[in-house]
Amino acid sequence: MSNSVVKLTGLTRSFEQGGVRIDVLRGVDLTIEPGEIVALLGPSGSGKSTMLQAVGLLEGGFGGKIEIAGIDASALPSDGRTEVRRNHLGFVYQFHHLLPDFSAEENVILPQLVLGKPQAECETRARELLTALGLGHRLDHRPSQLSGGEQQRVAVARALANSPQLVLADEPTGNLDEATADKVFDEFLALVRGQGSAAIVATHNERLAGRMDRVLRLHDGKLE
Ligand SMILES: Nc1ncnc2c1ncn2[C@@H]1O[C@H](COP(=O)(O)OP(=O)(O)OP(=O)(O)O)[C@@H](O)[C@H]1O
Repeated sequence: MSNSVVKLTGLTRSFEQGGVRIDVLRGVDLTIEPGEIVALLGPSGSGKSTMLQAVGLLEGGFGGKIEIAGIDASALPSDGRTEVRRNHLGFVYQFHHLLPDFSAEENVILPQLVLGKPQAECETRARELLTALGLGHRLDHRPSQLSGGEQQRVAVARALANSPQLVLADEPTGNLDEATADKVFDEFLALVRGQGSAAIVATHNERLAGRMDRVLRLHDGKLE
């Protein structure tokens, strides 16, 4: 058994649209080691989000093999995939997807409660992460009472709350102005590195990509 965090073998995905078949992923092979932070670049429509959905076990319809933390997830039924996702993965999207009726702190507590951690421990972890992201004074604010950069920081804290082995980020700062994006991205990288998680970050931004350990490029359905 390998101890890599991600191992993709011959990953394929096609879509039918109006009777026309598009082969988006045409045999992607990839291995990511623990703690490795990888940028995923490629033009619009090249399949970056599709690839993250595969690794995130969010959708079916993929060909090939998807191993996460040594587990052959492509062979698991839906509840087994959910368990792998909860135990090993954290997600950050371009738009924060925070729960609007919950405070910043509660949004970071919830994914920990799902894993059955004691409430007090969840609160301590949420405060520690939010404070590290400069939001110690915003714990009780709801998403609508936060700026775009603050919302995205809460989304980062939520993704890291359970110290996942792998963080999947799809344009995590794509919705922010350049200066804020740079700051939030630096904080994100520092936290991910600090806790030793691996990450795959899909982005159009070559400058951000240059700060990661390795750069992957999707082209014609394969990784260059
Ligand atoms: N559910 C779907 N049904 C049909 N086609 C789809 C579906 N999802 C994605 N596609 C197609 O697959 C291709 C890859 O989409 P994907 O969102 O993965 O690209 P991307 O590289 O993330 O693009 P962007 O940088 O613009 O976000 C696109 O041509 C898209 O139209």
